[in-house]
Amino acid sequence: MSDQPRRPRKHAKPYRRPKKDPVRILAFEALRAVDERDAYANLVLPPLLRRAREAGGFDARDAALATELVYGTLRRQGTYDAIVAACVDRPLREVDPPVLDVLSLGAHQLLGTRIPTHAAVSASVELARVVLGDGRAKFVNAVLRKIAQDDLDGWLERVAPPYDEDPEDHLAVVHSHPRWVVSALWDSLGGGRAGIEELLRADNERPEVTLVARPGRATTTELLEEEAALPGRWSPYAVRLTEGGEPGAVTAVAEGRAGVQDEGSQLVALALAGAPVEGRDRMWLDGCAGPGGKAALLGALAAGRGAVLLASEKQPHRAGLVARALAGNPGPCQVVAADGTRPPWRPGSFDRVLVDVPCTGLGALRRRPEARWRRRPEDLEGFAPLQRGLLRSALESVRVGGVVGYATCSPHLAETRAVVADLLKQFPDTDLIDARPLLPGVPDLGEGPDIQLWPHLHGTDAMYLALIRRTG
Ligand SMILES: C[S@@+](CC[C@H](N)C(=O)[O-])C[C@H]1O[C@@H](n2cnc3c(N)ncnc32)[C@H](O)[C@@H]1O
Repeated sequence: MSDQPRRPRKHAKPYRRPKKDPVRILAFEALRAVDERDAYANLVLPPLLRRAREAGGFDARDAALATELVYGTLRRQGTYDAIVAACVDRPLREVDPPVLDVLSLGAHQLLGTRIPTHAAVSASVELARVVLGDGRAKFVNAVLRKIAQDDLDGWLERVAPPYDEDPEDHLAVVHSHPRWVVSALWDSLGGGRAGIEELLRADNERPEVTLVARPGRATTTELLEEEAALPGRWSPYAVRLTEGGEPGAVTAVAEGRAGVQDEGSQLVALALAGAPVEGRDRMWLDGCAGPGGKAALLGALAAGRGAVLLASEKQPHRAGLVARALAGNPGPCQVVAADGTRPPWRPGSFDRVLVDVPCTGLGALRRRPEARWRRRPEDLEGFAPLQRGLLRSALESVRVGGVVGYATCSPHLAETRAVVADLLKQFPDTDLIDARPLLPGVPDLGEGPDIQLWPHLHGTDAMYLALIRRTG
C-alpha cells in the first residue's frame, strides 16, 4: 500500500440533491404529449406554461427556455436520433420512448444551445432521476457524456453519409428532415445544393409573427406604433413583430381589426383580389375558409370594392372561427358550413373564388416542429381526390370570365402543379393567369404563371397559388 497521503476529497460539502427543475420537467411533459398522444406542440405548450406560471416561480425567461427546448428538440429530432443511435449499443427502437425524449432534450442542450456542457449533462441526468428513476439516469448520464465529447459539426461529419454518396440522405441528417421531404422540396425548388440547404435551414428557424392590418379597419401605421413592430416585407398590410412582440397585447388584434397572418397567406389573398376579371366583380367566394385568415383579408378587400364575400367551410366549428374572423367586416359577408365538393350554391355564381385546399402542410414546417415526422408520403394519396374535387367545384362555381385561385401551404408538386394540370385537362375552356405581376416587388416567384413562395427567399410559408380564368 502506498504511504502517500490520500488526496483530500474534492467535495467537502455534503451532497445536496439539486432542486427539481420545472423548465426541463415541463419540456419533457410536452415532448411526451407530442409523442404519446400525437399532440401538437403549439397547442400543448401554452396550457403547460400557463399552469407553471400560475403555480409560481416560473417567469418569462423560464417560459422562453422551455419553449426553445421543446421546439428545438422536436425540429432537430432526426439529427439527434442519428447521434444518439451512434452512442447506444442497441437499435433506437429498443430504447424506451421516455428515455429517448430525455436523451434528445439533453442532446439539444449540448449541441443546439449555449447551455454549458456540465449544466446540460447534470440537468438532464437530474431530469432522468425525477422522471425515469435512478437506474435509467445512469444510462442517460453515460450516453450524454459520449455526446458531449464532440460538437454538432463533428457529430454530423461522423453520422451523416457523405453528400457525394447520397445527397438526400446527407441533407436529411444534417438538416433534420425526413428524406422523402427533402426529396419533395428539392423537386419543387429545383436548382443545386445551396438553395435546398438554405430552405432546409430556414425550416429549422422560428418564424416571425406577422400581423395583417385589415383594410378599412386598421392601418399599418397604427400597428407600427407597437414597440417591437417592423414593416412587412411584401404585403402593404403586413407588420412584423420582432422577438418579444406579443400579438395578444396589440389592441387592434384584440379587437379583430388586425390579425396574425403569415405574409405568404396575405399575398395569396392579394393576388386573387388583384387578378383581372371581365365584367361584373361583385360576388367573391372563399370555399375552404377555416379558420378565416384569408377570408378576413378578402372580406375587407371586397368591402372596399363594393363586393360581397361568401366564406364557406366544411367543419362547423371552423366555420365558427371564420365567423369570428369576419365579425366587424366593413362590408357585407356571409359564413356557411358547407362541403365545397357538393356546394349548395348554383354553378357560375361567383366572380372570384379562392380554394385554399387541405394539404400536407409541408410549406409550414417552421410553425409545426413535429409535423415533418408525422407526415407520410401516403398522405398525398389521401389528399389528392379532395384537392381535385375542391378545384373542380371551384371551377364550376365561377362564372365565365371570372377567376379561381387554387392555393396550398405545401410546395409538393403532387399537391400543386399536378392538381392544376389535371383540372385544366378536364376544363379546356380555362387559362392560367400569370400571377407574378400581381405581386409587384416580390422577387423569385418562379417561372410562372403560378407562384411558389419560400421561407428562405421570402421569409413566408411555402404557399403556392395558381390563378385560373374560365374562358368558356
Ligand atoms: C388550408 S385550410 C384553409 C385555411 C384558410 N384559407 C385560412 O387562410 O385561414 C383548409 C380548410 O378546408 C376545410 N375543408 C376540408 N374539406 C373541405 C370541404 N370538402 N369543403 C370545404 N372545406 C373543406 C378544412 O376544414 C380547413 O379548414
